[in-house]
Amino acid sequence: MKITEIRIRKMKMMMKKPFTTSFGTFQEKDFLLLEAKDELGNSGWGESVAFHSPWYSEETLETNLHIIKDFLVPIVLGNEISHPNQVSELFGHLRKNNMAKSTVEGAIWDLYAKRNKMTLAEALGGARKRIEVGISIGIHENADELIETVAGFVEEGYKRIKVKIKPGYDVDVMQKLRAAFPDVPMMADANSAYRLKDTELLQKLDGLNLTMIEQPLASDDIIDHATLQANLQTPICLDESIHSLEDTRKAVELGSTKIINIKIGRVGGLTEAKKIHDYCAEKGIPVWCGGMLESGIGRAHNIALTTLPNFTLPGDTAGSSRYWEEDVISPEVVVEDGYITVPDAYGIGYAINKQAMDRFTVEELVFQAQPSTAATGQ
Ligand SMILES: O=C(O)CCC(=O)C1=CC=C[C@@H](O)[C@@H]1C(=O)O
Ligand SMILES: [Mg+2]
Repeated sequence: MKITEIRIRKMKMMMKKPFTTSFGTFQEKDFLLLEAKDELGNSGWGESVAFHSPWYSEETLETNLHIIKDFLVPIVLGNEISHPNQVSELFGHLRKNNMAKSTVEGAIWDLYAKRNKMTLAEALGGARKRIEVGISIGIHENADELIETVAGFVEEGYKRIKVKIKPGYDVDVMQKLRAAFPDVPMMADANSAYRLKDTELLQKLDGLNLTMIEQPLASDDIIDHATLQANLQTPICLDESIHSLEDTRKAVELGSTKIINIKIGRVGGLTEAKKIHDYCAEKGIPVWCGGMLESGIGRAHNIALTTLPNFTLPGDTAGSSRYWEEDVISPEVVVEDGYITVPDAYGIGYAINKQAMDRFTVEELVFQAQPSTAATGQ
């Protein structure tokens, strides 16, 4: 498959409601979408999950745009790629910048699947025809408001409730939430808001039968999480600390984690995500697919990945309507009684809603391969 054209769209979409975590609050989502075309006219789509500012990781929309257009596009544009697994090797000499790499690689995975007349799930080796999904809920003013929000999602049938916590909004809130919903699978995401000195406080969560505490300590830590896990009954799940299969191996061998949140962008793409999935399956470590408030393109990639067998815990891939008045795909992602039916159309399985896509596009950059000399006969 020859990549003949790459189009990068700077997107601006307004979320239905503000989203608050231990880092802060935002409602407008600025992000990149990337379209890769081949010589047969097929189009593959990828999404950059980097936020406008470096609060989740060091990558941002602007750093992604720079790395993609100045380093990654020149590597793939005009070149023959026989399988998407090659892309991470082609990018291997460039350090970090995983979300940028994942944006390009994801589009080429979608392109490959479409060209070979298979779904992205099939291309990845996934067999599930429907996936269980949970919901991630931002920090609320107080426990009562949180309970009201959770009640709505439990009613809709979401299979797991994920709640953000931070110092001052943790034990009391979680105790009240568990009292209101004694049987609902529940977890807390701390987004690195705690330190080892908070061990005693976090131990107070042990009695709440949480499925996990996600990323309690520093976003670049594996060592202290091992010390914390040894003093906590609740399983620790790592998110921000895990950027590769190697990070995963170290965390599992040190006992720093019992569950891994796999985010395609954070680990550099679908090829690495699959390697982490396979390693964790071997080690008996369950994984689930984290979310990054994606548009339908990123959501579609998450759905395909979640069809792999060791994704045994509900992930964060909620329906399009969770965040968006209108999504950039058609049909939109729909959750029915806590399940998403995996699309059976080729590639990511959803068509592009061009009218919405154009409306939310701020700017588009187009890169075309030079006609090969053979083609022009020079
Ligand atoms: O995409 C979703 O619905 C969930 C998003 C979500 O929970 C997160 C996205 C990015 C950073 C955090 O706030 C949190 C996470 O860490 O998983
Ligand atoms: Mg997280």
